[in-house]
Order: sequence, then structure tokens, then C-alpha cells
Amino acid sequence: MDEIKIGLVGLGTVGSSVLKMVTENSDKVQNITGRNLSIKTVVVKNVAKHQNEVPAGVTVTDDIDKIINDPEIKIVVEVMGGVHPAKEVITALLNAKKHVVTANKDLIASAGEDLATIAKQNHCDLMYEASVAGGIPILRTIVTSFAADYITEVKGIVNGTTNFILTQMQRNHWSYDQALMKAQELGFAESDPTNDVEGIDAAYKMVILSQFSYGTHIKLSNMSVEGISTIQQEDVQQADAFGYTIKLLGISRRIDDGVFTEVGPVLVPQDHPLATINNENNAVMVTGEAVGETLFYGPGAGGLPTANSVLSDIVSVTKNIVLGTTGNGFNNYQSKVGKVDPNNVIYPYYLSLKMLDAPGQMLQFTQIMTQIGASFSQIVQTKNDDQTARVVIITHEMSKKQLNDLKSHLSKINTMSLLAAYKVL
Ligand SMILES: NC(=O)C1=CN([C@@H]2O[C@H](COP(=O)(O)OP(=O)(O)OC[C@H]3O[C@@H](n4cnc5c(N)ncnc54)[C@H](OP(=O)(O)O)[C@@H]3O)[C@@H](O)[C@H]2O)C=CC1
Ligand SMILES: N[C@@H](CC=O)C(=O)O
Ligand code: NA
Repeated sequence: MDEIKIGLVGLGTVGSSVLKMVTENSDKVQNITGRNLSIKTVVVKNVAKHQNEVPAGVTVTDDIDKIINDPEIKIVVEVMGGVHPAKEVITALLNAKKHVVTANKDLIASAGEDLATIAKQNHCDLMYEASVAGGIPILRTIVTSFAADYITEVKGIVNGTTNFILTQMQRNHWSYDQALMKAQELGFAESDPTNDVEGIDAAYKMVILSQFSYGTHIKLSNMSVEGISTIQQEDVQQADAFGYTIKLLGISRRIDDGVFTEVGPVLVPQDHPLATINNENNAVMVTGEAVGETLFYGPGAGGLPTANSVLSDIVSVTKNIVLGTTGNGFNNYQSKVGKVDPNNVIYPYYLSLKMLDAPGQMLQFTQIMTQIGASFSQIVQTKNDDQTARVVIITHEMSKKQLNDLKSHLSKINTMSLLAAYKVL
């Protein structure tokens, strides 16, 4: 049987699981593709650390040229992460006519279009199913199964680390730091978890999902991105008492002629499917005009689930090699969309305020709300300390403009401050 040799760049959480799956699941892959796939060379930073982690016959090196210049290697898996030097490495691999499979959302969200062009010029495949929602087969599903439908919204939980942290904070009353440490230990978090907890990793994934859903590139700089690092345990518990679970959601929807995409903590009603997604699991809801609402659920992080998506790309590339159909692009949908007026982006909000515990304070707050044309649906006041009260409110629908007006009014009053403002689904 013909052989296809694979190069692997990175042997961490995902890389070691890719090596395991290529080695242990080769019979099924052979059966489907008619090719014998094996990993020939692995590139890492620290060769000594990994020397004993590979089967006999596999070379471990820190020299990427050993893959770039090896004519026997046809497919390369990039799982080292980060934009640089991953971008330069993938560019060199494509120019050397290697097909590339990557899990790197940072890179695809920021340079995916350029890399796709280079791939096409070289008649090579560039696939990245693992870059969004780890083990959930969502990108290929949008390309193939929503090919004709007009997608109006794509939203969901697309970061495993933050969902794990929020689950532990809500269910087990863990501290934020304790939960983050465990997520790192389990291999869900990025090597620097800042992008996870600040919502940037989820934003990268929303950029890619929007590209696939609407055919348009949303710039990260045009998105509102908020993470979970400032969420307080008391807000998690208060949301729960109101009947909501706080989730970090990415939401991308058509509004007017445009697409509005954002990431932030959202109060999700406890009977909504997204409220039931726990730990490192992710869920993506895709709404199409024809099909209506659909939900895709599964592990969003972790070695083997992510490796399964990498393997699905490897198998797709292999089939293309066999059929001579490489270089046709992972996603070919391109379309122009207009701008969205933030006044038309409306949600109810959860507002947490600290105010002086004195007569007239609530009246003053109510006057501001009346002035900006907003109103409450639920309100709870508790003691914060000797002098101040904590007032938590769920508003009726209001626009981003009204929220900004509220913030600006509050910034001028030194007896009240807004501690948190989260959307309510
Ligand atoms: N972990 C997860 O659950 C998921 C991760 N991803 C993505 O997959 C990719 C890999 O993630 P993960 O496996 O967790 O990362 P790890 O940090 O566990 O592993 C990274 C690997 O890449 C190697 N590496 C890093 N920089 C270089 C370099 N400059 N040259 C050569 N090798 C290098 C490291 O080598 P050494 O060990 O010698 O330091 C290590 O083996 C990232 O893009 C991540 O965003 C996607 C979905 C899920
Ligand atoms: N750090 C990421 C890994 C998968 O993309 C996450 O936690 O979701
Ligand atoms: Na995926």
C-alpha cells in the first residue's frame, strides 16, 4: 500500500495525542483512505525532553528544515501554537508544497486569508478543524451541511478553559485562581492563559466561525471582547439566585445589513441549552433561515478530542491527494456585509452596583435610568459593608448606547459605582 509520511510540529497536549492517534488508529485510516499514514519527523523546542516519547524510527529534532526539505513528507501538522514563528513555518511549508493541518486559531484568525492564498498558489490544502471548539466538528459542518442555507446567527461557548473555571466557581464554589490552575494542569489552557481568560481565544474562534458562516472577515479590533477575570463569586451566586448561569459566550449575528460579533460574560437562563454545557465542553448554536436552530456539543479542549479533529483533516487531505483534488480551499464562501449601528444591538442587562447606603441613593439611580429611557425587571439590595449597599438589577432590553450613557452618568457620581454589567440572553 502507498505510504504518506507526516511531519509533526509540536509535541505538547495536542501533538502527543496526534502521534498516539496516527499510530494507534492507522488501520481504520488505511481502510478509508487506501494509504498507510505514519509520522516520520517531530519538531519540538526541547529535543532532550521528548526523545523517549516517540516510537522507534521517528526522528525528534528542533530543526524545522528537516521537515521542509524532506520530499517524502507530504502532510505537516502544526500544533506548536502562537502567531510567530508559526506563520513563517506554515508559509515555508506551503511553499515547499506540503499540505498543512493546524489547530492554531491565533494564527488562522489573524492571517488565515493570506495563508489560504499561499496554499492555493501551491495547490496545497490548509485545514484547521481543530482551531474552533476542539473536538466538535463544526467548521466542516458549516462548509458542507450549511452550504446553501443563509446563516443568521452563530453563537456559543467556544473556550473550554473559561467554561471549566465558571463551572467550578458556580457548582463547587472554587476560587477563580484554583479553577484556572486545574484547567492548566489538565492541558485545556493555552501556554499563557491570558488569551483564554480575557476572551481573546474565544474572539479568535468567533472570527473564524463568522468567516465560515457569513463569508466575511470580522476584525478583532472591531469586536467588543471581555473575559472572565473580573467576575466575582458573588455575581455567579446572585445570577444563580435569579435563575441564570454566567457563561462566556461568543455571539455573532446578522443585524441590519451587517454582522455584529462580540465575546463576553452573559447570563444564560438555566433552562437554555447553553446553560447546561459544563466544564471544558463547548457548544455552538448555528441558526439558518431554512434549518432553524441547531446545536453542536462536545469537548472544546483536551488532547485526544482535539487530535480527533486534526485526524479528520489529515484524512480529508489524504483523500484529496488520492483524488488529485488538493488546493481547493477549506472555506470558499466570500461575501460583503455592511456596518451595524450599536444602537440596534439590544439586550437586557445584569447590573451590579455599589452605592452609599443612605436615603435618596436609589431614587437618584432610578432618575438616571428614567433619563436614559431604561427600566428594571428585577432588583435585589444587600449589605456590602457598614456604609455601602450592593444593588443588583436585571433591566428590560436596552441598547449599547443606553448602557454607555448609564456608565457615563455613574462615573460623575462618587457615591455609586458600577461593578459589573453583563448581557442577559
Ligand atoms: N490544548 C488544547 O486543548 C487545544 C489546543 N489547541 C491549539 O493547539 C496548539 C497546541 O496547543 P498545546 O498542545 O496545548 O500546546 P503545548 O504548549 O502543550 O505544546 C506546544 C508544543 O509545541 C512546541 N513548540 C513551541 N514552540 C516551538 C517552536 N518555536 N519550535 C518548535 N516547537 C515548538 C513545544 O515544544 P517543547 O515541548 O519542547 O517546549 C511543545 O511540544 C495551539 O495552537 C493551541 O491553541 C487547539 C484546541 C485545543
Ligand atoms: N485554550 C483553549 C483550547 C482550545 O482551543 C480552550 O480552553 O478552549
Ligand atoms: Na472543531
